[in-house]
Amino acid sequence: MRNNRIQSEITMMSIKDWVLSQLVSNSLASARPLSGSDSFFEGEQFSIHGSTQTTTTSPPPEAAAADVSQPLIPAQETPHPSPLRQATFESSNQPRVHQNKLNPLENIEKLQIKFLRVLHRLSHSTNDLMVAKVLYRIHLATLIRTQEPDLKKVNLSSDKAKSIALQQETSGQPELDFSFSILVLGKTGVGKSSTINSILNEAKAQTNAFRPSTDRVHDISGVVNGIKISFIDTPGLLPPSPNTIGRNRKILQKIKKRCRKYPPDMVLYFERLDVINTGYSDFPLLKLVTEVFGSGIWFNTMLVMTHSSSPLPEGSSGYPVTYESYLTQCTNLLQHYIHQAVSDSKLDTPVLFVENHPNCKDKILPNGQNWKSQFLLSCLCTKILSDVNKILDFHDRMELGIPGTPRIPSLPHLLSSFLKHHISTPNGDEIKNLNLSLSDLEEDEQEYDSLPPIRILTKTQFKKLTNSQKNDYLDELDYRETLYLKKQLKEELQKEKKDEGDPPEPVVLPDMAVPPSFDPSNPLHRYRCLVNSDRWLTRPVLDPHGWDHDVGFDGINLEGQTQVNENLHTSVTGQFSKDKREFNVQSACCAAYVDPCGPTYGGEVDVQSSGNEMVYTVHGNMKGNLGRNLAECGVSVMSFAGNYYAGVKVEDGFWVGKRVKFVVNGGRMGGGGRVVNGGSLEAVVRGRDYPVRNDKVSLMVTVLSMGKDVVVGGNLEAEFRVGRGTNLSLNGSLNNRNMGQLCVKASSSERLEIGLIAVVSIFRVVLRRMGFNGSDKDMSQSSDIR
Ligand SMILES: Nc1nc2c(ncn2[C@@H]2O[C@H](COP(=O)(O)OP(=O)(O)OP(=O)(O)O)[C@@H](O)[C@H]2O)c(=O)[nH]1
Ligand SMILES: [Mg+2]
Repeated sequence: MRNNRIQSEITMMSIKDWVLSQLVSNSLASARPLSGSDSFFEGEQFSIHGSTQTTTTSPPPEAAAADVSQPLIPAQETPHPSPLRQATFESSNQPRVHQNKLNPLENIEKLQIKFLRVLHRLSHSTNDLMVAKVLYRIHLATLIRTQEPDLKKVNLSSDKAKSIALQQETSGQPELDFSFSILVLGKTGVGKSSTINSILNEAKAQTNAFRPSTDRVHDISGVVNGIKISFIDTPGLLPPSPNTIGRNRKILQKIKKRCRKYPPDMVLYFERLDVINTGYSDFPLLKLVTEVFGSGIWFNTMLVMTHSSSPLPEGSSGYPVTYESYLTQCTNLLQHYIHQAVSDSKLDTPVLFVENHPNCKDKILPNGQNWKSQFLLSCLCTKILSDVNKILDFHDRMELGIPGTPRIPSLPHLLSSFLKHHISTPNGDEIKNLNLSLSDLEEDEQEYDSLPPIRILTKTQFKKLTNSQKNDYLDELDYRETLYLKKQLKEELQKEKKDEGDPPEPVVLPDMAVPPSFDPSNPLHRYRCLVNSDRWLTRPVLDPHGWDHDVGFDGINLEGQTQVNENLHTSVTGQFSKDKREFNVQSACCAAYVDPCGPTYGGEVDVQSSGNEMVYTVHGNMKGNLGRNLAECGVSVMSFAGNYYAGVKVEDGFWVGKRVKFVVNGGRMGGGGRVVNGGSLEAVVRGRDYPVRNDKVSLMVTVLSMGKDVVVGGNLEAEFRVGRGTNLSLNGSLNNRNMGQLCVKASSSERLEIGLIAVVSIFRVVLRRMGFNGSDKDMSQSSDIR
């Protein structure tokens, strides 16, 4: 499907967010809509915003962990596989961030300082990958919510926070006020209570090697490195069987009741690493937990594997397996069953490995990892991220998948994609776009034909040449290559003209990806797809992450086109996919009528699914030549969730000479009581040898205004050959909010120096990232060495 189409994730953003999202693709707020959208505790109907929060009576002292009944919306899966979950509970003995009237930036700065102080206490460096991710997300989240004048402050705040945290830790003032609460869940005897004792460094919870020991849901808290940790210890679930299901459900209902009153910050689901691999039979338990709490629980859960330094079992081949591969194997197995329980294969549950045996010295696992330190770090990061979300009031975004939340499309997005959207017309368009005519290429062809023959040197002959001779020789080859490519292009264009109307030759499509279940012993047995003169092309679509692997393919792709008559051309493209939960469709039907002595008219109907809603869009375009100008105008009407959004645009493109092209356009889009206006001016200068050599410089200025917000942005793109075999491409953008991006790409098959420059600049960027002083003016830098 075309890029410029409004994809199903119709972004629900304001103009400021839209501007940011142009720069930051991996944002906290861009988490995917939740598929496990059931509420953790169904039936809870509280407002999620601080202003309307309900405070319950003070908790009993032992339940200091939580005091606010908070709706438990499922947190998002983070874009990275890491334990950086956005927990959805609110802890009581934390200062209530919503009620704090401080500006969100000050709040976030305080939280960042707290985070850095706790890290310091746990002796974790800020260079740790998980920590860096949390800091990065704090930074991104802050940028997204920052008011313009505060932007500079945000960039400075990271270093400032580090020095304040260090100073506070040295002086011990003010006292650190940080705590979190954890719910433990799992079968009896897996080591829930033992883990609580290990973390709190004290035998506070009862354990038993022979009988179920915890018989009620109760709170156990303690202080570790000045952090108050409250656990909700729970009776273990019994091995699943028809006889135990009732009792297990009762235990879970009790836990649910307790959590309703005092919601924990995160959940830990326990398993034993030493027995998990011997045929996993606890899937019914995972299903039951999901049934009682809703699938949302898994978005807040970390898996804990106890007995992590027990002797490893033999691998299936009879040979011992390595520790790391055993961990991976068990993690994957459990993750697989959780996916099945939630019916979402994208969920990535973080895993913690634990060893509670008293002989486990210094809490070190066989792989050298200090499990307790890792455990505390993961909980810390989870808690901090959830607090950041609360301060920045991101709940509305996190709730996208929850039915009932009204979704409003982003008008700036709609307008900018509408301005870029063109209805394609058959034949000739490409040549017109290139502004090339066969006669232009004629000259070059003659020049090529009149060249004297050249003798191609062997490697040894070439080595014997002097440096300047070598250069001359390579320059000559390069010159001839360019002329040859132009000649080829001309031949292709001529062929295209001649073949117009002839049926296309059959082509074999590249091999398709096949489902993992399709594993023929004979490699010659493959799915093949042949395109012949048929007008319709249908191909199955494989979703490698799809969970329905017994079928494998869960979608179908359809393309078709018809030349109704000389002037009328229609085409249909679409992709449909379906699994047990959802049906997705993205399709476009286009028709273009070329009036032989006038303009070209185009119409398009797009149908797309977006979550449970459908998006219908109708486009109408008209374009025609006015002298040297190619003018176009268009209208668009979109219907989404009962609202209509309509837009109009005009565009004009014209050439100055053969190499300079200007395109100017403007449009307006309105709907849902909002209106956005925008336009752009683009100038493109092409190199002499375009398109066989890709040299070009383009400069574009865009303006978008919605209400009082006006964003003016500039974008410069340049691509040119610096010499033989060396290409440089520059891409920079900057807007009136002082946000921008610079991307430099150099590719060379010859020059080692360029490789060195790239290595040095990558090294500098890495160093700077490690120090975490990312500047929004230089958010990406890349180099590509061939
Ligand atoms: N070797 C080893 N033994 C462990 C580990 N974790 C727990 N145990 C032992 O396993 C037994 C059961 O542990 P508990 O902590 O009582 O298990 P539980 O999950 O709380 O059990 P219930 O309270 O019945 O739900 C105890 O004898 C622990 O010493 C571990 O990581 N390694
Ligand atoms: Mg116990």
